[in-house]
Amino acid sequence: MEMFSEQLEQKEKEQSILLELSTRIAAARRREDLWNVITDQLLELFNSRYYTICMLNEDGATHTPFLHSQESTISSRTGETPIMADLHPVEDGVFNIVLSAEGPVVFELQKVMKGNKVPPYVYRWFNVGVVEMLAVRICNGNQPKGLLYLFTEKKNAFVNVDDRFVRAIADMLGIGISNILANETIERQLLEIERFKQRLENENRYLQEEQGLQNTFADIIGGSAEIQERIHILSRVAPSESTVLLLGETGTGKEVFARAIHAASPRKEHLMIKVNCAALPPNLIESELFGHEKGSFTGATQRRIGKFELADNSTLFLDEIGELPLEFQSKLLRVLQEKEIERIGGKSTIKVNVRIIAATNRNLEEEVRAGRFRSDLYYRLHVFPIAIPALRQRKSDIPALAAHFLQRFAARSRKQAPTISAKAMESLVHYDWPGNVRELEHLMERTLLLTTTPVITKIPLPGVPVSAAKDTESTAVLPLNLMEKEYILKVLRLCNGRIAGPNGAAAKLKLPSTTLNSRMKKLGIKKAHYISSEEPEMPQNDTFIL
Ligand SMILES: Nc1ncnc2c1ncn2[C@@H]1O[C@H](COP(=O)(O)OP(=O)(O)OP(=O)(O)O)[C@@H](O)[C@H]1O
Repeated sequence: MEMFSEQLEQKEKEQSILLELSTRIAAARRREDLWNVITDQLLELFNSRYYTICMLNEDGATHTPFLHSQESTISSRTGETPIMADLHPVEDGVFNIVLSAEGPVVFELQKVMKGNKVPPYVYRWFNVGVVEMLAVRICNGNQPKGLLYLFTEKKNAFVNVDDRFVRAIADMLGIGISNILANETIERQLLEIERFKQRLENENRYLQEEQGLQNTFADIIGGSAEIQERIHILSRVAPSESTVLLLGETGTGKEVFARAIHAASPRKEHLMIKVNCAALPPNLIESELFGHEKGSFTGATQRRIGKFELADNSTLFLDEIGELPLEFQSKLLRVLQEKEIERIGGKSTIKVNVRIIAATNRNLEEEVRAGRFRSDLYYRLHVFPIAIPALRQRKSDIPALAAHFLQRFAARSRKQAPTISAKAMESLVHYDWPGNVRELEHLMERTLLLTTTPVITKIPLPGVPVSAAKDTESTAVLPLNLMEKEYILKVLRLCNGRIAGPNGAAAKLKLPSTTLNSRMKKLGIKKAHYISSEEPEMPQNDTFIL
């Protein structure tokens, strides 16, 4: 009778412990929560000093410690820690035995040490004074997932341990551990979402900047016949699906035209995507254009959507296409032909509907001849080539462009835009503009910063015969040949570019036209320097030069 009531008391005690443990284990969200439960209650409950929980790895052949006693609390006689964070084989003569046993298994370490297969961790626990070890499998559902090991420095410490009680606790641990693992996965995913959010914000910023850059044919400044004719023909090509190849020196406005073509196309609701082929390191071009899957190469920590995919149903502007490395040109050609891409490391192809506008300041025909550009890609892009003339070939656009930029920059700093004196404007018109409209744009920005008066009388043109720009009182001295060049140019412009004949420059200068011609050659004066409507110096064959 007394024994029965003792048993009952023991049962009730166990049940209340189980209840308390199950509440604490169920509430554990992180490893440290579980660690606290085990260290506060479990060790004492089973007369143990240390513990380890080892979980099976996905490969099913190895196991790894998941949680264990704090290493600093383990008094090691050898200086070695028994906890090893690395992989251990399942078939180590201990783990596999316990994993297939339903109940707990108690090992005397002395005996295990005498066996022919001693797992290194048993050896190490033995070395810190552990005498016995109890191990029980931890299941999730009915699936064995790992083991709980309890270690003691006393003999027969586990004699009175009730198998069912240990199993019940191991089952609870199974639930607690799967909660913790799920929570860790969620935390990892939240971190990943945070990183994605960051990337999306960056991309969004890029897209907003791009949106700010949208412009139409109406925004293109230029009343010259050269620009008006190009606007006319490109606005007819824009609604089609045709590939357009924009040719022209740097800064002539190729991108401005590309954006206007896109804005006049049925794809205008989507953003035009731009890729500057010259700005990309050769090893990143493929990933930038076609994207990559996570882990497809070192550093590919996230999946990346390429510019081709971003430009689906829109326009892809391939700027500086002449700079594309030869090795990559064939890949681009294949994509243009097949209209499908494959992300690096991807297993399937993705159909894309992209209209291509390409631009280059190189002479692509020459590049093809020199073997630097594939002829098949050249012909693929050469569907509708059009040359944007250099600024010196349409000097009549300079006043309007200069005023436009002054107004834009003045508005930005909430200033009244100054005007440009006739003399200063003359200096602008005379200048050669190797950097074209971009150079004019930057010069106007600089000039505005230096200007405090409502009229600009001086413009800081770079290293140029500044005769027209400088004050009449200026004492600056020009080399004679430059002075001569400027003067001849002035007369040529006065004569509308005519050299010979009664109204030609030679007659005005009282020189035979042959002499004037040879002087001009010597001074490097070209027709483009004094005639504003000169044809562009671009590949002329079948380019649509108007
Ligand atoms: N006709 C124009 N009207 C107004 N702004 C222009 C015009 N042409 C060019 N610009 C401006 O000049 C600058 C250079 O133009 P853009 O970038 O289009 O030249 P690009 O030919 O594409 O140059 P690159 O070959 O160096 O890429 C830009 O800031 C652009 O806004």
